[in-house]
Amino acid sequence: MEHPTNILIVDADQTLAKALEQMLSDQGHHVEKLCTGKAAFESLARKTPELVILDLQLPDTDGWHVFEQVSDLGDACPVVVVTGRELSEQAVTTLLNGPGDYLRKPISAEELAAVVQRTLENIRLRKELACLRSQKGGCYDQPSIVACSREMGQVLEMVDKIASSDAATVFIQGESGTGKELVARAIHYQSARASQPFMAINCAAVPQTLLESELMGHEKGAFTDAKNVKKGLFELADGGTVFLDEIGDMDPAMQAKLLRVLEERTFRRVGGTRDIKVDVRIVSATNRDLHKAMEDKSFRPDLYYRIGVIPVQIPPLRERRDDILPLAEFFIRQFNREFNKKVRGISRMAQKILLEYSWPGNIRELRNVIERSVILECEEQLLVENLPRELVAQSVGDNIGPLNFQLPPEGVDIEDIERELIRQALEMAQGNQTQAAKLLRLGIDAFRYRMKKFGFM
Ligand SMILES: Nc1ncnc2c1ncn2[C@@H]1O[C@H](COP(=O)(O)OP(=O)(O)OP(=O)(O)O)[C@@H](O)[C@H]1O
Repeated sequence: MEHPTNILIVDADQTLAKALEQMLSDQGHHVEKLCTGKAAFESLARKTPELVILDLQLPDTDGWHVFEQVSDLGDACPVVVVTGRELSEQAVTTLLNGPGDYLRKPISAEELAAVVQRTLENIRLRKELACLRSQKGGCYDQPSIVACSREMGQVLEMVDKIASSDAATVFIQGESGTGKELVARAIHYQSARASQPFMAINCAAVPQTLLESELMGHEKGAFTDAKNVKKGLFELADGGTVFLDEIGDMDPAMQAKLLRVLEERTFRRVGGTRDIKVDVRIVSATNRDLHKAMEDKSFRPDLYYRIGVIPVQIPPLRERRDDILPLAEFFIRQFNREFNKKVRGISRMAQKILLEYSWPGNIRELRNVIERSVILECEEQLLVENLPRELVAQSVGDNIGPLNFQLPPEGVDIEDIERELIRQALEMAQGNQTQAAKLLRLGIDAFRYRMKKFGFM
């Protein structure tokens, strides 16, 4: 289930309502069950549910009054109406024109649950559509692709040019988690193809034996499991964009077939005899070095030259440090909204650690770190102790490591270094001695002993 839905059941028939409540709660939804119009009005005044199941025969109120109040919420709250009464044609039309449904009693809890399921699926699709529309309408400019560094600015300029050119193929290269799929989507949604589908597939995640049928579809009976004709992504995305992620992992036989699609814009479904022509832009991406793959003969040079006509290189996060804090703030805002938190910023020391860390997993890793910190740990501000230990350890390690510390010719007093480390650890841990001791891999007693020795307590 994508996310639990808040459902309000208003029904005087307790047997039906109870059975339905049980079923929906078992599916993980939040259900409130009421049996009078008065209780329904009070509940609606407090909060807006995402779905209402309403019996029109209520003991104290005409159910239509409740219906009218809920319909004022429009598409935001569909109503599934249940009634034992014969309704006028006009009433039925009103019900069917709304975002909900209408059912005549007697009806079993199972039948009702099936209708609720369908309505929930409608809600989900509507939300998805609204989200896609908002993405198309500009969510892919600054607010969604954070790009404050010069390097990402150049990538976005490239995206603009490619989007307006309708070049047939685009090749995006970058380490894992650098935002290749996000850039591919931006190209699609800024292009004239935006109203047509964007279809993505990870070529490494699909067994190679199935990849051909995923991309090109299959005819009925093409293989044992092919019980029906199936369209592949190229057909489904006709007029739009197909994003082939991890193309470097595609096996040679499939590479040859893809080459034909790129050259002739036609293909055959698996088991088919008819050429199918499509108009799709193919954006491919990989985090592998395709030059090396060509040298060891695992990637076809002719395919490489076809897909690589317009290359876009996305630099790793460690090479565009100006993006780190804006991205972290962006994710804090995103997770504040998602988890109803109120984190307002990042402490100075935590910023320093985020800036110094090498981010081998790039933006995906940064996103995960912020998500974890926002959910699990931080209150008002994201502090050093909210960050995973390995991040903090690497930052401290880098500062005192052999690369950054050079013994001066006149030598040093080792106790001065020790004192400085104790001071920095305390600062970084914002005075928390247990955390500070951990940063220096010391037990708390050994740490306190040194604090005393160097006059910190
Ligand atoms: N510039 C950015 N601004 C905002 N979010 C970003 C940015 N770049 C990447 N992200 C987010 O980081 C995550 C990883 O991005 P994405 O999946 O596009 O990376 P990828 O390079 O395609 O990864 P992989 O190689 O593993 O498929 C996603 O949640 C994406 O939304």
